[in-house]
Amino acid sequence: MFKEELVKLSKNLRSVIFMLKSYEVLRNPFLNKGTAFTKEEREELGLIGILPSKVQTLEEQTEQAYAQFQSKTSPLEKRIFLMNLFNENVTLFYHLMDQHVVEFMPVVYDPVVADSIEQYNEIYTNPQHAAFLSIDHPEDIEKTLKNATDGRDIRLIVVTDAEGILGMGDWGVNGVDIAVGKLMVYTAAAGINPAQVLPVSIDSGTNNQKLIDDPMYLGNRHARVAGQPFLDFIDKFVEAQQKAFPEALLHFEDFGRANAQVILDKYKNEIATFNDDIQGTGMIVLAAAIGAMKISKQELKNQKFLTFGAGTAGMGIANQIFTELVQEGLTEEEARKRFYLVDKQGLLFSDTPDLTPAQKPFTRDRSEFENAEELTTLAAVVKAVHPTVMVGTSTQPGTFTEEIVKEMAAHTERPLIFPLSNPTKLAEAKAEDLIKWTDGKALISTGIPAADVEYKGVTYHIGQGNNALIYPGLGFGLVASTAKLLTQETISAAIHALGGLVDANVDGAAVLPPVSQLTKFSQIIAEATAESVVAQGLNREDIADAKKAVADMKWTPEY
Ligand SMILES: NC(=O)c1ccc[n+]([C@@H]2O[C@H](COP(=O)([O-])OP(=O)(O)OC[C@H]3O[C@@H](n4cnc5c(N)ncnc54)[C@H](O)[C@@H]3O)[C@@H](O)[C@H]2O)c1
Ligand SMILES: O=C(O)C[C@H](O)C(=O)O
Ligand SMILES: [Mn+2]
Repeated sequence: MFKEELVKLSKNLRSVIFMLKSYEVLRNPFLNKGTAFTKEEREELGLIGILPSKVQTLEEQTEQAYAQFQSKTSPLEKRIFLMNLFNENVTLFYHLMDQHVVEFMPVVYDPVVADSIEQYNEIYTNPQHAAFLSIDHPEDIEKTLKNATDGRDIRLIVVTDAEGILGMGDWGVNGVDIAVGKLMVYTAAAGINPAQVLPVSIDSGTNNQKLIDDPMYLGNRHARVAGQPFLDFIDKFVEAQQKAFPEALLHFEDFGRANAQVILDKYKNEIATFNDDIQGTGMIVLAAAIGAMKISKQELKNQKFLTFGAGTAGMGIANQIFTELVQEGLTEEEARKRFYLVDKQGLLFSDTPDLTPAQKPFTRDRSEFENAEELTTLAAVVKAVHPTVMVGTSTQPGTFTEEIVKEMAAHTERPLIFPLSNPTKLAEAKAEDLIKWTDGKALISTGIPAADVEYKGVTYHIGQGNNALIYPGLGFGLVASTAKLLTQETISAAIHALGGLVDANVDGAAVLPPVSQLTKFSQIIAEATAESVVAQGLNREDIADAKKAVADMKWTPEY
């Protein structure tokens, strides 16, 4: 009797294990091929009879998925469809995205990711392999990183505490979607293996009362932990991350203004890391300005830069351009005098209250202006300064008004006007208005994708001044070259690989290459980055050929 029971039990156990194994494959999006599993694979994996009989090709699956995508009516429904596809079959997701990168970027990433973050609790789906770290449980950090990666060899992490999501402020645990979206762009643009990346949410609470009051909110329901206790937690996270994934690049995203630069300054000379809002944005805007100079045949060092919204991104941009001006031969004193920072207080002077550490080196002296006390609005400052470059990172929609833009354009032949605030609803201006108000003279770059503008018989192409046009190539180049650190030299190499990739002689030329070329120019950036790392001897592993290292690392979405 006992023997029979034992035989029956072991048979049941074997069939349970066998079934688990087969369902495990179907449920593992990194392994799943769905209806593309061949007859032999189905035999070997125990999938006979648990898939419809037809064996599809990846192309057939892709066509089918695209038709389903197109059948979704709202951008958010399209995004939910794509996220579910990602959770089911990663190869199919990226094969599809590769074929429609221009159409999919705004859905997977900015601006639709903003809607997804705002409605995260209502539409919560499987978290795309994200790791959720809670400031209330530092003892769980190591366990969380292990659980979320299940032994995968992680080479790239995007981490956010969601205190400064785009221009929308504090979104607590919902902000994990920005890390998910950024990583999807990394793979689509540069080809980082999706099995080698990890999105991380640091849930340190939220000051967003809407979320605290929402019974469906999924994060820590208390005020955001700030100051040293928060920074101590970041230290614990970085220590655990370095121990678990010593070869991983750490990309910080959408941290609050008070912490972003502090964290970057602490770690930039210790580990392979960068802050996308500070450095990534500084890089893409300088690349856009270089492209603009090529079109207008002007020199960067002769420009006057006005930053509207001198925060994380605004100061990242100012510092990157400042470094370039010094490299072009200006003294630091001469270079600093090219900048005018406008923030909530108006034009920032050395005695303006509540200056951030980053703003202080770029403040002006009241003695430079007869009407200094009147310079409390953007309009007044534009009138007094006559900037030739105006960058918007203010989160304040529509603030580049017709009056302000026309005043600027009256004093410079080809004004550079970059309304960079995201998402769409926060942009300082629309491209079509800027073209109209400057009679086609403005050289424009917008944070969100902008359609071509037809004006007086010319088609104006608008370069997207979004860090997604440079961080994938930069990050992939750092990972492929096993970089120990990111230096200014490498940052400059990446910028100059992208800057100037414009067709200056075409009427209406864009200041940056189009997103349709994203994979192509991301590879150029990655190669320049990797070559710079190796030239500085900052590679952990021996690399004989940097370009080959990039090519060998590139993942392609094929079964
Ligand atoms: N295009 C890109 O690649 C890119 C990259 C990073 C950030 N951004 C966008 O830039 C914006 C700012 O992002 P951040 O991370 O720098 O945020 P931040 O909070 O660090 O900076 C915003 C700054 O704008 C200032 N500001 C707010 N209201 C203002 C007003 N009425 N007048 C003048 N200044 C005002 C704030 O005081 C702050 O200094 C966001 O919309 C973000 O999406 C775009
Ligand atoms: O996320 C983006 O679209 C760009 C940038 O990182 C931002 O915070 O706006
Ligand atoms: Mn950001």
